[in-house]
Amino acid sequence: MTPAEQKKAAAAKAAEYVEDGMKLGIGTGSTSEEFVRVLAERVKGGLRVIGVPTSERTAKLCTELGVPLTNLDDTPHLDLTIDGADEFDPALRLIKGGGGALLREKIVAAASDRMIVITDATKKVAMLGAFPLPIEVIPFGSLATVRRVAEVAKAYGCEGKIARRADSYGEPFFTDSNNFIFDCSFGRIPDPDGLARELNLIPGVVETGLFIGIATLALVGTSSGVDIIEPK
Ligand SMILES: O=C(CO)[C@H](O)[C@H](O)COP(=O)(O)O
Repeated sequence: MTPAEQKKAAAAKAAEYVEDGMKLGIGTGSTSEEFVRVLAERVKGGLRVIGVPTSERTAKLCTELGVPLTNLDDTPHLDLTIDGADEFDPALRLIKGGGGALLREKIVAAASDRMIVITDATKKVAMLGAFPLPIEVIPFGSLATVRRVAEVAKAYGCEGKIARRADSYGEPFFTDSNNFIFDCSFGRIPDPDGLARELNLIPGVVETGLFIGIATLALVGTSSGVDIIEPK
C-alpha cells in the first residue's frame, strides 16, 4: 500500500472503535479527513455520534458531510479522540502540528478518555525530532520568546534552525487562535518529556507539538495491513 492507502486503511480501522452514542474529538490533517469520510458514511447509516472538531478546516468538512458537531463548552468530556500525527515513538509520544492545529488538537485530546492516533508507516520513529517540532507562540514579542525557546532546547540537547511558519503566499501563518507557529528543526529530541515540560513554562509559548502521555493507541497503516500499537 502507498502511504495514502495506508492512511485510508488506518482511518477505516479507527472507525471500528467508534460506538453508538459516543462523543468524539475529531482531528486535523489528511488522515483525519479520511476518518471523517468513513465516519460520515456510518452516520448516514444511522450511527449516532457527536463530534468536536480540532480546527475550522475539520469543522467545515464535517458540516459538508453531515457529521453532527458540538464544542467543548457544551460537551466538555469526550469518549474518544481520533487524530493523525507527524511522528510517534514506541512510547506513543507524538509530534503534531504539521497542519497548524496542535493547540486545539491537544485541548480536545486532553478532554477525551482515549486518543487513537492514525498514521501511515512513515510516521513511526525510534526517536522524535526528524520532523520539525511546531511550537505555537503569541505574536507579541515572539522573537524574544523564540530566543528563550532556543536556550531551553539547547539545555535539552536540541539545536537547529527555528523558523516562523509562512503560508503559501509567504505571509506569516496564523493558527485558528491567531498565533504564530515556529518550526524547530532539531533532528533529534533525546528527552521529549523534559523538553515539553520546560518549553511550556516559557512566557509566550502557548503550546508545543509534543504530545506526551496522551495517545492510548496507534493504528498504523503498513504495506500489508494495519498495525495496532500500544504505548511501551
Ligand atoms: O497534527 C496535525 C495537524 O496539526 C496532523 O495530525 C499531522 O500533521 C498529520 O497530518 P497528516 O494526517 O496529513 O499526515
